[in-house]
Amino acid sequence: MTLELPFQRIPVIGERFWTMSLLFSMQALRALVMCLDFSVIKTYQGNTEKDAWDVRGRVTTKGTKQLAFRKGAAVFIVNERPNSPNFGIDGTSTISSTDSTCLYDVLPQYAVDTACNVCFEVEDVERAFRFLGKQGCVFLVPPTEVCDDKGLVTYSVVKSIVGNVHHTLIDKTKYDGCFLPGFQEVGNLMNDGIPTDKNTESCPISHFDHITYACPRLFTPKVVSWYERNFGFHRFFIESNEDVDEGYVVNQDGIGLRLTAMEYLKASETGTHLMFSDKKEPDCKFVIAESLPEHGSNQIETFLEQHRGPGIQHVGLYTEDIVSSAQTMAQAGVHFFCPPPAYYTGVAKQKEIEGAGHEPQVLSRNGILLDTDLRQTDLTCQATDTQSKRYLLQVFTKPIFREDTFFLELIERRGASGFGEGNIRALWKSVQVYMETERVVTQAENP
Ligand SMILES: O=C(O)C(=O)Cc1ccc(O)cc1
Ligand SMILES: [Fe+2]
Repeated sequence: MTLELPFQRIPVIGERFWTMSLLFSMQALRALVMCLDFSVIKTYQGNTEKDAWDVRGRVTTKGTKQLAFRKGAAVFIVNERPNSPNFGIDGTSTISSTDSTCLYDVLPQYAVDTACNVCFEVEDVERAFRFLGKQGCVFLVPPTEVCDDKGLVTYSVVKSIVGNVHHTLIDKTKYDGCFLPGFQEVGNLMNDGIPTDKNTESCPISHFDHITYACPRLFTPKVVSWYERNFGFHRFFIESNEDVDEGYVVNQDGIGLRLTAMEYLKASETGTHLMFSDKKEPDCKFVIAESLPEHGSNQIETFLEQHRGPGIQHVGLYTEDIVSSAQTMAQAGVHFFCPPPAYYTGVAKQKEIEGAGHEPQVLSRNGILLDTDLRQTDLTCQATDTQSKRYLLQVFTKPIFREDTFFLELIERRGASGFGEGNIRALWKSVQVYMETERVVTQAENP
């Protein structure tokens, strides 16, 4: 059976984008801006420099604000959260909670700060709408056109089956302006303490590497099949001997995690598989995380509780230089998870880090994890020592919202396309330690 692929491309680095729409408060907005070291572009050059923007904003007819931040090809759209006091660029906005003119998205009514939209660029919004409609998908916004003197954008919003996550499907090939209609240069956005003129080279994030969902137990197969049937995603194995049905299970040392990964291969239609290519192909990857039973309180269950349902747990941002990016973010006040102290002191890990050309002390100071990916799935080449050494470096921020929900990850891939088991364990343990500490502090504050 051939599956109709209604999408020309999902994320394509450089010229196309894959956006996230986040809904949150001013406090969390500050956290995001600090985290990612956005700079505000003060002059809008129009067509000639249509990519020359980092922060853009618009105000809907009812006064709701939307801000768009870009780092490389990664675009975050921040929607003002209704009924949130003191929110707004200037902190004085009066907010309508029922604003249906929130373009490129719906304005989600959600109880807590949340990242709830992943936008896919599609070839033909109308065709995608018809195809997905026949597949039984529920649309929140039917195909809708918006335009200004720079052209026309068509978009539509479809619900996913993962909690409050929805997908904006967008075609902006007929649009020549900067970002999207209605978005303007944002003036003194960060006029109270957040620097506006940063050297962005110090935080060279180029695109979204993956998005991880936190889901309830046994929900994963439904999610995978939904994305396979509707969006043409394919399973990929985090580990070569991973069980198709079980996924990648980490079930020891108090860790009880099931991970299942899928991707949309930009080149899948032509059969070109770019696995282990050193080119930074921005294939869209989703990871679904669920916890195993009998593991007590853990980060996935905490997410589900505090977020009030499944959703986006974290976003992996690809960086060319993880050390520089992490240092820049730390200087801006971002808090990262620290792996257990023993992580860097083992002789084997030290050798592994040095073998990859890094200094253990530097990685340790910045909480950066390193894993070697030993998979050899490219059957056309023999595994030699150098070919088999593919590295993955990762560092995770603490949750950026008030609740212990959404966080960001920096990832630098040196040929490794999957996720390192050592890193997954270290992340799990550091989050557990953080949650335990938080619980003790909270209990001490509210006995
Ligand atoms: O390693 C990664 O970046 C992942 O995305 C896998 C993952 C997902 C969820 C967890 O709670 C821990 C690890
Ligand atoms: Fe991740």
